[in-house]
Amino acid sequence: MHPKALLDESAALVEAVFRFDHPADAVVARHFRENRSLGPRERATLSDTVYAALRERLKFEWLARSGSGSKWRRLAILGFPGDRDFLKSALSEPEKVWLDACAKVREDEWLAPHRHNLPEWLAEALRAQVGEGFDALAAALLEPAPLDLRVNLLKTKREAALAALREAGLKAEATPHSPLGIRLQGKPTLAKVPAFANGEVEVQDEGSQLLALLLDARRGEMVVDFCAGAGGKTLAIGAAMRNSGRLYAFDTSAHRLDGLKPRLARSGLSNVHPVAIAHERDERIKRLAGKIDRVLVDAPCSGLGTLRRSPDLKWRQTPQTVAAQAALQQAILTSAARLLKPGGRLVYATCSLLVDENEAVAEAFGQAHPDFEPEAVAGLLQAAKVSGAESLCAGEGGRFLRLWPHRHGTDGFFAAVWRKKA
Ligand SMILES: C[S@@+](CC[C@H](N)C(=O)[O-])C[C@H]1O[C@@H](n2cnc3c(N)ncnc32)[C@H](O)[C@@H]1O
Repeated sequence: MHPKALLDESAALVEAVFRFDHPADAVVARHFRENRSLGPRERATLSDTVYAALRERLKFEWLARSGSGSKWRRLAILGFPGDRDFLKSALSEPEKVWLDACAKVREDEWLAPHRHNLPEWLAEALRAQVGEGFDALAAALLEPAPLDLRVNLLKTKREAALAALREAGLKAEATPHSPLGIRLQGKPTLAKVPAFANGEVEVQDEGSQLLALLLDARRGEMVVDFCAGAGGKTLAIGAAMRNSGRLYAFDTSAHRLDGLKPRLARSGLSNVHPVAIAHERDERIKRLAGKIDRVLVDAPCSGLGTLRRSPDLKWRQTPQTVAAQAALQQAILTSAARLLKPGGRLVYATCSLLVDENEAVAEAFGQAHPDFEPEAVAGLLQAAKVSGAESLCAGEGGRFLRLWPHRHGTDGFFAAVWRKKA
């Protein structure tokens, strides 16, 4: 595609995404579906431009106060990746002059919001938690996430999977904490890589792998993944159960559960039972009350721990949406807890960084449920052979899992664990 046409299309896509009425990945995917002739390089340019504009919105908007053309075009120019000569061949003379002037703005001229690119309410909430670590956290949230894989122990071992991936020409290393994790360099397309196509490895962030390890589901047990979505954690739990017992994958979104099907087929699992529920108090859940060994509540949340992948969330969430999520999290956790049999394990997890969705929900649940005994996450991770377990935890005695992108290189995750008293 001619550079001018590609820049025009990038500007139109930036405008569509900045309406914030749908998730950015859905808007971009729809654009690609409606424009099937776009090649892989053009798709990469369009999506890199949009994601750069979302990540560095405050800085780009500040720069875009000067210049000419529509605001969306200016944001697209600032976010356009790759070769500057290619970009410049799409620009007018005044635009070239403006772009050069933008490149000359010195670091010390930026105000704090232009560096951290977070809405003020969120910056404040994070500063209150990490103090001096705030700049490092903000910088980490602006980086793209690495591509992590989980080894499917039903089919292979980590060393063999590493060898198979390297054989396929990929740069692969073991992840530092999860005993099942592999980190790839770059963003290779996996569809044709044999180890992926035949289910030996599955895409899953290292932090997300740790949540499944915390549940520690065993052979022959009855287990519920209460908010299973497209089953990232379901697959890990099913493999830990060695494809035995019964694993219910609940979710209120039948559409998301549909995404689990092709992954299940690759994984070789046959112990998973996806169930679309109407809400957390669904009749079908009541029938299982008191019968389940382990329940994972990977609750719907603001997703603010995943800003490396979904930077639009920082502009789509507000203190009001967070408060609504926290109320729903409490309701789901309370309902899910009814499933457990005496001695059973309950894991509550989010991919949020905010206390309101994490410690506050866990503490309120604990106070209202004296029949649930808190279990320290640090000891459970050690038992699951997770390296550096204590460094991944917070709270007294390593009570909570607290993963941070700037400290652990994972998405932001939280988890709390309880044992239902006998
Ligand atoms: C964080 S996502 C789950 C991600 C998934 N566990 C994974 O590893 O890929 C939260 C999920 O909760 C689901 N959800 C929302 N409200 C729910 C409810 N009341 N009961 C059960 N699931 C719910 C959403 O549809 C969403 O798929």
